[in-house]
Amino acid sequence: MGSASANVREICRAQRADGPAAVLAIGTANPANCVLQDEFPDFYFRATKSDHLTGLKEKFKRVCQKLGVQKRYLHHTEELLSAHPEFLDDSSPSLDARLDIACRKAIAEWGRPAADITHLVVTTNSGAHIPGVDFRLVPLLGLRPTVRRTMLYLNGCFAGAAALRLARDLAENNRGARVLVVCAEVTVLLFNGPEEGCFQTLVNQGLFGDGKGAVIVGADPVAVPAPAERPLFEIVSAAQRRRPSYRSPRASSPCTSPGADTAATSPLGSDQVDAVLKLKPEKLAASRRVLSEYGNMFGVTVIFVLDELRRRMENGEEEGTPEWGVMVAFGPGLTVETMVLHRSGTPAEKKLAEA
Ligand SMILES: CC(C)(COP(=O)(O)OP(=O)(O)OC[C@H]1O[C@@H](n2cnc3c(N)ncnc32)[C@H](O)[C@@H]1OP(=O)(O)O)[C@@H](O)C(=O)NCCC(=O)NCCSC(=O)CC(=O)O
Repeated sequence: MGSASANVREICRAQRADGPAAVLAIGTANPANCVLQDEFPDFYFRATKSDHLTGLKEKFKRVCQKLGVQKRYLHHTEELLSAHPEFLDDSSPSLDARLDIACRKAIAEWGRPAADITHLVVTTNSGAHIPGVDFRLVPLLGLRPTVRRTMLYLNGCFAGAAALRLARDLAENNRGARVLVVCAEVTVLLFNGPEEGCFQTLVNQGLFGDGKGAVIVGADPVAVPAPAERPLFEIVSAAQRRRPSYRSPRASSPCTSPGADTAATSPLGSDQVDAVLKLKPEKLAASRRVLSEYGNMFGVTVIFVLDELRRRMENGEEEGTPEWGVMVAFGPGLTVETMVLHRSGTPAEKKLAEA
């Protein structure tokens, strides 16, 4: 009996990876329709036939200026909204997200066939379907029919961090696993007209943007067959905490952030993290840039921030990409996801590899 249980332990141990899970590739995508924040109030009040609410429109303009966003990408154009007035109706059915571009970019960067993906984790807040987006992605991307799928719906702004946490657990507990994490947001579901007394609607309309992000996570990167896998960020630890006593004074602030010591993508979140930790400006620079260029894309945002950090690393902007970082994502509940990341390929590691 003793030796049988020892065997089981050995079998289980052999199924686990040796090293930490790491982000091996990143892909991002946005719709073509770019909206400048300065022009958005006119579009929004015109498209929702609310131009008569002049006071509210002026207030919205002031709020838009304070959200830290300069532009965003939105699936819904004025033409689309006039052709489909049902989008302004809360009860209309949800839209399917177009995800393939971001996934294909991540898979191309990874350099291996899509059929080598063993697990698929998909998150979205843009509606729920049975079977889900994960099911449709399998033939769309050429994944194996045996790929093990997990769908995370309606996790709000912490969805991306939760998906990465899950991917890390999958990668470290299944030797050779390669997990494709896909986050997709299409915010047209949130699109509704302004109302006096409903401040949250103004924040939602001024803050959120559409985007898709994909990441491949795996442990024990391999060099053969070529191309060699290239870990970008090792996932050193991951945690989730529920804060039932928390009540946001104004709006719940999704903060997302990776790579640089700490970061956040909502203005309120960034500022609060800054105020408490008294960070140097470069620590939140990648997060603030993503917020400014794309708005808050719910769970997708963390993937864009990782991509921005990677871009800074590749451009030799060492200041904005320290060796260790913390990703923080706030979402409904209040729920806080945190992840400690280690940047791979630091100058010291490169020297060691070359020696
Ligand atoms: C809304 C803000 C930009 C306001 O900025 P400031 O506080 O610096 O500016 P301010 O005080 O001058 O406010 C600007 C105008 O908004 C009004 N205002 C502010 N808060 C208000 C409230 N709660 N109710 C009604 N009005 C309010 C002010 O009176 C002022 O109006 P006037 O100009 O007329 O005097 C900020 O609070 C902010 O960034 N909030 C974060 C929002 C956010 O990130 N939410 C995350 C949602 S994501 C999420 O929730 C998803 C998830 O969890 O999964």
